[in-house]
Amino acid sequence: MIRIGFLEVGWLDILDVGLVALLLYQIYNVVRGSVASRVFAGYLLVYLVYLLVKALQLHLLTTILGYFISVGALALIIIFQQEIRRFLMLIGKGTNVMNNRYLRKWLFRQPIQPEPVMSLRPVLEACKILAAEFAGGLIVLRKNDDLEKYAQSGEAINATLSRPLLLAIFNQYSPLHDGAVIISDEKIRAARCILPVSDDSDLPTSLGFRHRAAIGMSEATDAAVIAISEETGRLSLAINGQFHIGLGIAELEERLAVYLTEPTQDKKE
Ligand SMILES: Nc1ncnc2c1ncn2[C@@H]1O[C@H](COP(=O)(O)OP(=O)(O)OP(=O)(O)O)[C@@H](O)[C@H]1O
Repeated sequence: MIRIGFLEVGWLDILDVGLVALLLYQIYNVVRGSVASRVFAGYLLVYLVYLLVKALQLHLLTTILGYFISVGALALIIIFQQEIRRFLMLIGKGTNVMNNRYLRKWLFRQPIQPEPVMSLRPVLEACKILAAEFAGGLIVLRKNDDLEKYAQSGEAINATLSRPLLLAIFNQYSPLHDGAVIISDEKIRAARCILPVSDDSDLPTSLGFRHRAAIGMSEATDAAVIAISEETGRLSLAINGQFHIGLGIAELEERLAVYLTEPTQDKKE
């Protein structure tokens, strides 16, 4: 127990204040830069005024602000839908036990299998050709998270992964070239898939929907997503919400090989 003037501060109080500070910091990180951050600041200000008038025992104003705050809490949930979803997804992703193979082994008594190393050769060769031809493409490489929901938004393929098949899919005359291809366990699971688009307002406005979809998918799952720009022929890679633009084939290969074989980690905001 520590005494500061008339205040008695216990270890639990310090823990409590620390946790609230951490929570506020995480909320700030999620809403930073968005219009919602201004709404949040406004709401916080009204709440502080409410606490002040309550302490000063201004009953009428306290009652009015009290109503405003309780209705405002509901309004905040509606206004912050996207941010709350992102925040919960962040927590859900970080605590997904199924992503941890050591925990899986301990829980289900399974022997630790070496992480499957997908042969990246067909993907890299196809990317190289698509980039050189300014053909455009969006390729999702599954790591641990289940991508079934996204695969079902497109056409099921379930064929062995190969460079000619990838090139055929992304050929501009192919009916499957729009949308994303999902690759899992050396198989092309589906093509023409619709991916979630990132609503991160910090992204450069020059990035179109293909690139935003790559980032959005990497925010929602632990998949690695390659975007090949039709406009510039640039290769980009999205991993855990981080976007690497304009990679060469060697760097793309290295980043993919490292990421797909390392154990899943929490996403960095
Ligand atoms: N949410 C999405 N899911 C899957 N594919 C998408 C999605 N949004 C866009 N695409 C694909 O990206 C293509 C190009 O979209 P857009 O021109 O907006 O992207 P871009 O980022 O500017 O890419 P590019 O540099 O290739 O033009 C679309 O025709 C579509 O095939």
